[in-house]
Amino acid sequence: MRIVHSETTKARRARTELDGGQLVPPWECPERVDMILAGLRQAGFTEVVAPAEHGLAPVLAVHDAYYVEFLASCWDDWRALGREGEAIAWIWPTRTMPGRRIPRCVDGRLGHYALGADTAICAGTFEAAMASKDVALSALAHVLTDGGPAFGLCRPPGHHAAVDQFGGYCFFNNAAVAAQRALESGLSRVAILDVDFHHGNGTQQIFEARSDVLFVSIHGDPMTCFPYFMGHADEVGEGDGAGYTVNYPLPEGTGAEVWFHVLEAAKARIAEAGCELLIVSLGVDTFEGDPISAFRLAGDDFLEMGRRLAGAGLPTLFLMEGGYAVAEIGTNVANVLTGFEQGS
Ligand SMILES: NCCCNCCCCCS
Ligand SMILES: [Zn+2]
Repeated sequence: MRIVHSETTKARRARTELDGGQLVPPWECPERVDMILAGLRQAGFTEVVAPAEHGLAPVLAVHDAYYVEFLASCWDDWRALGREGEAIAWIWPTRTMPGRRIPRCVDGRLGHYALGADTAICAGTFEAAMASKDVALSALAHVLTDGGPAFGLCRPPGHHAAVDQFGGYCFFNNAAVAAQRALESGLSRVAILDVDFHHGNGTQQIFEARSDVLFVSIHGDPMTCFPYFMGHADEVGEGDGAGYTVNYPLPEGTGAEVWFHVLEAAKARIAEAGCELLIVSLGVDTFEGDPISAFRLAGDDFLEMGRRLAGAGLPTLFLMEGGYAVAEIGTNVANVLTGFEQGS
């Protein structure tokens, strides 16, 4: 199992997140990276390599150029207004507005590009997001050249980032950037299996009209769970992509037995689609102790998750997404990778 990590993923050190009507320390904190590295080391994954720099082209193959430029300039624009706090959206083009133009003011541009108010932009955000997608692309390169499995310790995560939208702690969609690069390298179809507790709305949006990426997600029912407005079972893809989006929304409180039963259905869908690569959006916020999620997987269930994912029998790239029980995140991630090796 090749492990790819960059210390620059910790460059984003946001101080605030709007949560429950208060500004609190962000759940998606840089300490997650250190805890995952410690857990991996403890489990025997001691060979950790740094990524190569892959530049902006792979990002622009997935994301809108104006959006990327917004992410690069937002913090400086915000600070130029003399603002002391971090850049947080507070107004959006709502359902009752045409919203056809992108405002020039940074507040209007934040509202145009932000999914929600949970993700502040601060110094180091763009730099960390660039490092995170480099981690994903270098881990992918290992899988494509060596066939062996790889884990990209991506941070910030990516699966909530759409073509021109950030949020849910995500800025560049690392899994989408990797899938696009894999297709450009000659593969004909890639599966992205999102096992994070939260629906990968960004990944779905990016590929919903395409049949060369099969997007499959198992997640908390959006009727009661973030991102709330996407991730229903009747979202199946559009046009050429019809049938290549598969959502399995599950009720809060779902435990291992049901979750694994659904995983087998997801694997069957992937098998019948003739995919040549499996990218796993690995969020471990399905953990029973996760502070902002509502499934009930135990630590050992992540071993079983890894074993079952190996059973898909595909070249596999794991990319880090969510997981906010910081004390246990390292063990939970290491368990998935250990289980995968056991099942291979
Ligand atoms: N009350 C917690 C705020 C949740 N904010 C969105 C959750 C994003 C999860 C990313 S995997
Ligand atoms: Zn999540």
